[in-house]
Amino acid sequence: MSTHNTDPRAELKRKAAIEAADMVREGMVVGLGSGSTSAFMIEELGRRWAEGLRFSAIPTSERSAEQARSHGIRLVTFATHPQIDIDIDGADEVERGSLNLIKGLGGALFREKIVAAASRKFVVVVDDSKLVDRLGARVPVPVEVSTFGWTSTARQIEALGARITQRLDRSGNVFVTDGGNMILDCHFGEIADSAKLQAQLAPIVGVIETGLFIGRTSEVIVATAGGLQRLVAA
Ligand SMILES: O=C[C@H](O)[C@H](O)[C@H](O)COP(=O)(O)O
Repeated sequence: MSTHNTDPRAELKRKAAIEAADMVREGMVVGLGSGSTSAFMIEELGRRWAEGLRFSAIPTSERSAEQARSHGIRLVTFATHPQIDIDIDGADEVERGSLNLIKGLGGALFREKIVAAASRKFVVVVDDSKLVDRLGARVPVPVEVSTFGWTSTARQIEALGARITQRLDRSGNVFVTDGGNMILDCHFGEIADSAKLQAQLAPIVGVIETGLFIGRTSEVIVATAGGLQRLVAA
């Protein structure tokens, strides 16, 4: 099924995603991101797979795995492929200059960060609405936490200045990640020092991973109404 549509934002995401998919070469190990932009990228890689391009892929979510499988793309694991050549993923916010990110509004941040950390090149694909001067301007920081003792974990995050909402799914039930954990959406407002915040959140017992991706981005492909831009970290 084609995901082409007439939504102008979706069309921008699709263009950026296709540009990123073009970076995949024969024989590469590829990290497959999650979310609507990554879905366009996987669709494009599926098209290229059908044309004969052969690569191995590690998906960052069950949903991306399912989509890749539906195209026949070869999925592998870290056990046999510990080093990823290129990881292509979306983001919820990209900070101009630093290219630090907030990710995880779709709930896949933990696996996404593991895959990004194991990749030689981490390419982020967004439309220009995701670019911000300071992270936290528009979206909360998703933090994946253990369900056991989560209220205690939440209190410690609140002490860092966050207003917390527990992530729910579309049916109003507690959202459960692919890893069986839950997500706290932590509203900090504009974050002056995202590296410091990451360093404060990471050691809190019960925090599994945060959606702050600091110093990991190799390149961002941004789709604008005027065309594609490529940003590299300053
Ligand atoms: O958990 C979800 C991921 O971090 C997504 O990559 C992120 O939310 C961006 O999603 P989308 O491409 O749908 O805007």
